Amino acid sequence: MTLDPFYLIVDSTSWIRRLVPLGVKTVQLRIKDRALPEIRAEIREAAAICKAHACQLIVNDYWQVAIEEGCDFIHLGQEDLATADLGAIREAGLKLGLSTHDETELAVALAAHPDYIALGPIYPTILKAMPWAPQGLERIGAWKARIGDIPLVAIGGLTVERIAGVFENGADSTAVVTDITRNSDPERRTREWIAAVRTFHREG
Ligand SMILES: Cc1ncc(COP(=O)(O)OP(=O)(O)O)c(N)n1
Ligand SMILES: Cc1nc(C(=O)O)sc1CCOP(=O)(O)O
Ligand SMILES: [Mg+2]
Repeated sequence: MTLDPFYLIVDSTSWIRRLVPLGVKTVQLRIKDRALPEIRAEIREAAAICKAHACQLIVNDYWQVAIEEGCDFIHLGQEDLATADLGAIREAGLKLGLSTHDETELAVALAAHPDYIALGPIYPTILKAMPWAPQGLERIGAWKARIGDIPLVAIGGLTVERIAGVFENGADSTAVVTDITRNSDPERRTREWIAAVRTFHREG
């Protein structure tokens, strides 16, 4: 499985149970502040659901659990990367996505030979406090020129209405949290995302 141009991020497996059957093909499980046994159980169930629906599961942060549970894709931020065992991750055959927010982080990410690079926040995000100003659309083109064939994921404040500009500036995939999870009708919004992304990636 590969990275889909629509990249959903959720904070629990219950979201995966609800939304993946609608046709989501790439989903990140981004759990924060839960006990490890609970996180393991969530990852295990998420992996089973994703397998049944031919959806690529990407596990955020918990790379050891991802290895132990037989997952095949993780996402790490720069702080995660600093303490992760890249050798063990590669040895286990996991693909790796990395966050970047500035030139220094991009250099660090490129040195790790990731399977995709994420750039954010493109727009202001309400999900978490971030020290970086919004990157804006032009930065997407600059990042794509630097990373070449490595897929570029845009993240931060994305909505259905904003994805045209994001793809037109060179992103390969668009990651989203709150435009879906805080929508009054997350199922309907997920279908709108899938339809909208298809207009830019008709093969998808
Ligand atoms: C696709 C994608 N891009 C960026 C992030 C952020 O990762 P990180 O900086 O490690 O922050 P947390 O998500 O762990 O709070 C991401 N998760 N996914
Ligand atoms: C988790 C995360 N990481 C970001 C980064 O820039 O690295 S922006 C972000 C939040 C994305 O959520 P929403 O789609 O609700 O803005
Ligand atoms: Mg992280």
